[in-house]
Amino acid sequence: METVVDASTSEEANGSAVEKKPTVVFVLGGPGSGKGTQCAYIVEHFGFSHFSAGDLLRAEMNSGSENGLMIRSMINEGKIVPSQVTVNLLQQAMEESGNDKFLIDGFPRNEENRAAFEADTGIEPAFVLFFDCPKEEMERRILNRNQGREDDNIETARKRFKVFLESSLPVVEYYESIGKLQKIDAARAIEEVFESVKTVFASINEKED
Ligand SMILES: Nc1ncnc2c1ncn2[C@@H]1O[C@H](COP(=O)(O)OP(=O)(O)O)[C@@H](O)[C@H]1O
Ligand SMILES: Nc1ccn([C@H]2C[C@H](O)[C@@H](COP(=O)(O)OP(=O)(O)O)O2)c(=O)n1
Ligand SMILES: [Mg+2]
Repeated sequence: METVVDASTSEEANGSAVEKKPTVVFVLGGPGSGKGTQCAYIVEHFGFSHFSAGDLLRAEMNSGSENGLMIRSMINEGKIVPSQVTVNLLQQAMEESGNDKFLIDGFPRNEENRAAFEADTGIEPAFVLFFDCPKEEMERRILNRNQGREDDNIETARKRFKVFLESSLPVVEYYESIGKLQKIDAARAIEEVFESVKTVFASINEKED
């Protein structure tokens, strides 16, 4: 009789160890939709490590690395940095964390980001959270953010909204088309949004049990 081997078990039939792939959740939404805010709550409640692609790029930009000037000029123009730079930073952060559950925030922001991550890591997301928020509300939040970000000005924000519509929404639509999208109404109070987020993560945990 044939035995069914679960791909997630730690040994293959010949006894060699098989590494279990990490669990990745992509967190998408327009600039200012509340991705970073909600990720901090998810980390507290569900034991994920949180990596914001934008935060990693800003750290790289300030580190004096050879890519620094290029990253700064792209971010200040609201453009998306070439995928290889961002995917390398994400991979390094994941490897150094020692965790196997990751929230990847603000990534993939375009089709090139999505394909590069999949090609380099072989990982597909378990699901994708999408924070849906009207542009006017995102604009208000960005202009009140007060984190000293050079790109949080009205001119760059408008460029970022345009890039979001043209390049990032198609990725959101792709994940919707393959049934992996968890869309959340982000135009509510932080606690209310998190109630919806909790429901999504709780139902995923149930499926795994
Ligand atoms: N639901 C919310 N209602 C009002 N303000 C919010 C909400 N979520 C986040 N904010 C605020 O809006 C700004 C942008 O949130 P942030 O989490 O940085 O968004 P993102 O990472 O998507 O750009 C921050 O100043 C944050 O405190
Ligand atoms: N995958 C990514 C993520 C961010 N970036 C760059 C371009 C974005 O406008 C900036 C800021 O991204 P970040 O996610 O920090 O911004 P928000 O939190 O959505 O306001 O970083 C990128 O080039 N590629
Ligand atoms: Mg953010």
